[in-house]
Amino acid sequence: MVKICCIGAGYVGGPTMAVIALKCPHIEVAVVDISVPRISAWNSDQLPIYEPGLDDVVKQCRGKNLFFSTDVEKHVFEADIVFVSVNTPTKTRGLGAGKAADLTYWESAARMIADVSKSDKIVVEKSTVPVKTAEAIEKILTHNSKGINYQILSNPEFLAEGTAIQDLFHPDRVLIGGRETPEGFKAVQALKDVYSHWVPEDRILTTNLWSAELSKLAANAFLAQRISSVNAMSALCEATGADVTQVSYAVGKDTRIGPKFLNASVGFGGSCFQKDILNLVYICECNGLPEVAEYWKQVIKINDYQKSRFVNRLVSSMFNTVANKKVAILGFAFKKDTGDTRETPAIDVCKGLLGDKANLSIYDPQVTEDQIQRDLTMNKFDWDHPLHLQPTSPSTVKKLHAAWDAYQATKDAHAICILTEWDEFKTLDFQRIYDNMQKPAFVFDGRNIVDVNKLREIGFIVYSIGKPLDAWLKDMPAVA
Ligand SMILES: NC(=O)c1ccc[n+]([C@@H]2O[C@H](COP(=O)([O-])OP(=O)(O)OC[C@H]3O[C@@H](n4cnc5c(N)ncnc54)[C@H](O)[C@@H]3O)[C@@H](O)[C@H]2O)c1
Ligand SMILES: O=c1ccn([C@@H]2O[C@H](COP(=O)(O)OP(=O)(O)O[C@H]3O[C@H](CO)[C@@H](O)[C@H](O)[C@H]3O)[C@@H](O)[C@H]2O)c(=O)[nH]1
Repeated sequence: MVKICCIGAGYVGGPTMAVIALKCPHIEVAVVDISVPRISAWNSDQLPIYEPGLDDVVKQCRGKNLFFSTDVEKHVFEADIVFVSVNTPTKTRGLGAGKAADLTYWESAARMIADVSKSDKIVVEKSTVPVKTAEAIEKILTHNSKGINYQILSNPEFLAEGTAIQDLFHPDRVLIGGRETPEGFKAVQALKDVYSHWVPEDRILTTNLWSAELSKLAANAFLAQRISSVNAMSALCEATGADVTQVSYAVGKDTRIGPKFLNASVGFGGSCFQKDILNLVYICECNGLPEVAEYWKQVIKINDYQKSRFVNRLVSSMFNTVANKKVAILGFAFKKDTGDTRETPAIDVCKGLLGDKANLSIYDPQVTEDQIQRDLTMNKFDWDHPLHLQPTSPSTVKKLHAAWDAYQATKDAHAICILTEWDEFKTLDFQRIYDNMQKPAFVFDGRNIVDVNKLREIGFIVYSIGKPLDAWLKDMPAVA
């Protein structure tokens, strides 16, 4: 029986391995992690991450051919194929701080593989890593190889959170990069054999190592660039009276451009886009390509601009102060159908409002108050380290509380900010909400999910990203 071990039981390691176990009942899959609470949660009824359909997949295989364990060394020792899906945070200190990927966890995983292995192994990069990481990993492994043959493959993951299981069941493509040697081709074929149990042959792409590594960074940069492009347009729409939804629909009808990923928003979040673009920028700089680095940096600059523009719009509309006003925040996760808050735009928006002394009442169906407190008190990039290594702040934010539903959050509030596009926010009883709010009552929709005309009829003053401005907002000073 082929044995697979995956180091890192996170958002990627957990779901990808669960799907491999489901689709390949003859393969034994062990997912290992240094975090004891994480592994305990994977072995319980309350999985550590919320992802539609995941429970079902895990329940079907756990204890049969899918195992979660903290015994990292034992499972690596036994495995034929070792996936590495550990954190690759942005460096906060030293060379490349604020941009380069911190490969500490990757390197320690590689050293551990070298220490415990007694048989040949295929080592698969699942984490997103800088181009040429495979070369460094290869050096670590072969330097201590004791006659063991290691083949390194790059197999970046393209799943998006909230749709991870569907993305894994029906991927647009699976990408496998390997050495162009007979041993390299053999290793690529071995991994192809795993995926071909459910992925059509023409969707499994094979490339050299460096193309696979770079394709992952490039794909995220292209995706994020689309959002920054439409968000840049949203600012121009507000200034001119155009409607960004109509503009993006018209633009997306061009089959060369396509309709997906053109929703204007308060900004993109998530653990990947910013980190991976910073990483790309750093690689460009290191390769003497400052113009290319500048080009991609702009994607992040526009994203930061969009978040601060939203806060400025809110504060300036409310007589230039939100001090001691209750502002209801609906949604804290970085997108719907996940409890993940990594780099969520809600962090910057809430920090901006707290900076102006607002009282925040936050409701998100999947995010706890404890998590919100951690996010609002943690230093930038600290979130991307294993849980038990994250520094905890001794302070808490006093001017916020978490509400149990949208109605409690909005009661007596002066304004509502919609920051995540949860479906339940689309069907709220806005008349009831309006009746229980301070007047004038404001709605700032950072996801364009409310029916602007209906809310204006109720009496709300409504701002919706990139939509023609409310007469009230037009009279307020311009914001930047
Ligand atoms: N989250 C996504 O949607 C997504 C999608 C594609 C790629 N990626 C990439 O995949 C990688 C993992 O991302 P994630 O979201 O799953 O991160 P995560 O933080 O959810 O999981 C990483 C896990 O690795 C564990 N770990 C770290 N060092 C370890 C070690 N030496 N031994 C054993 N376990 C160790 C941590 O405890 C943690 O549980 C990153 O490189 C990320 O950029 C993420
Ligand atoms: O039209 C859009 C689409 C997305 N977003 C925002 O962009 C962010 C990222 O969304 P999405 O890409 O759907 O989720 P992620 O889980 O971050 O997935 C991205 O990052 C992963 C990690 O690398 C990749 O594997 C995926 O392919 C890539 O889509 C979220 O804040 C979304 O709200 C928009 O504002 N407008």
